[in-house]
Amino acid sequence: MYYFPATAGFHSSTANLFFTLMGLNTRRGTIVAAFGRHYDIRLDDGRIVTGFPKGKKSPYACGDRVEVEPDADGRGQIVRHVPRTTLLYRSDQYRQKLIAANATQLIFVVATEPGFSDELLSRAIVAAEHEHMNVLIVLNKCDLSSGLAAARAMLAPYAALGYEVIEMSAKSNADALRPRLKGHASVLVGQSGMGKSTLINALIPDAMAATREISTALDSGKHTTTYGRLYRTPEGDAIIDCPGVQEFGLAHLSFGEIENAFREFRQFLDQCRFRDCHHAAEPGCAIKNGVAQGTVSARRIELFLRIAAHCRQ
Ligand SMILES: Nc1nc2c(ncn2[C@@H]2O[C@H](COP(=O)(O)OP(=O)(O)OP(=O)(O)O)[C@@H](O)[C@H]2O)c(=O)[nH]1
Ligand SMILES: [Zn+2]
Repeated sequence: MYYFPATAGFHSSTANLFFTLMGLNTRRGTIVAAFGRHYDIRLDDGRIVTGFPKGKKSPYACGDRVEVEPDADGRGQIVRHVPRTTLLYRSDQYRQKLIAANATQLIFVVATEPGFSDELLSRAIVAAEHEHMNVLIVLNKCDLSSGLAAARAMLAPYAALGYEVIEMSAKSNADALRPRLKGHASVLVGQSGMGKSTLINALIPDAMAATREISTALDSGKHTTTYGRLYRTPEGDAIIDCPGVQEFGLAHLSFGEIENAFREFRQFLDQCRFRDCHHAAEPGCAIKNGVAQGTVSARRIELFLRIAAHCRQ
């Protein structure tokens, strides 16, 4: 134990430097807001500090565990990255967009209106399956009955695959989701306008206050939804909200990884006539046979071929 007597004549900055050199200033925390070049980190003692990565890269996502050396002003350098258990991200051929780290569950939010893309849904599921994350689908705005039947029909193939679909109207009540958050670190993904912010506000009573706290720590005063944020439910479970997604590139996944992330394909993968079958026009394709027999959805193989067309080579 190192002890600095108050009379030692050290300036607090000198003491701080000493602590830093000894590694005693290092604190562990979780990234609760990712702003690109800097991050808000909730230290394990509850304080929020603004952390900066070393170098030019921005390699962290909401949910990441890091070690930081905070200074007296609540800022500090991130000095260590604790290994992640999962990383949900999207990518095109040029860059990656990190969505959430250490999440155990993807909650994909769609609504009865405006219309949603089932391709985006399948893409997000592929990314989550690849990370062995649980997947839940929320069908929001069920009070708007005009789009309900069409939305249910679009989700039917996913329900048939065992992905649970939870219907709700987040505007009036989001309690149906509450038990499903228990024991999970969840990440909410969806197109803009599906009601993710409404859902967060229903689940996290002080979400607005938490946002304000983060904004104050940042000194930005902004309350935008353009950044990822990690909240805690009253029960203590983590839930990460991220900006609405328009596209979900999977350029980081190989053909085989995408194949395996279509869970209904797995049972057929060693049954195609050709070992390197692309499930497109080849004869004797077990997955195409599955479509003919009604065990595989025609829409899902269509989406698969579209997604796999841009896979990692
Ligand atoms: N009728 C109805 N409207 C809802 C419901 N949930 C959200 N809305 C409305 O849908 C619109 C979009 O909701 P938001 O919560 O802002 O959606 P978001 O997904 O966070 O959108 P971004 O912030 O753009 O990412 C708002 O006008 C909400 O009031 C619901 O359960 N029923
Ligand atoms: Zn095949």
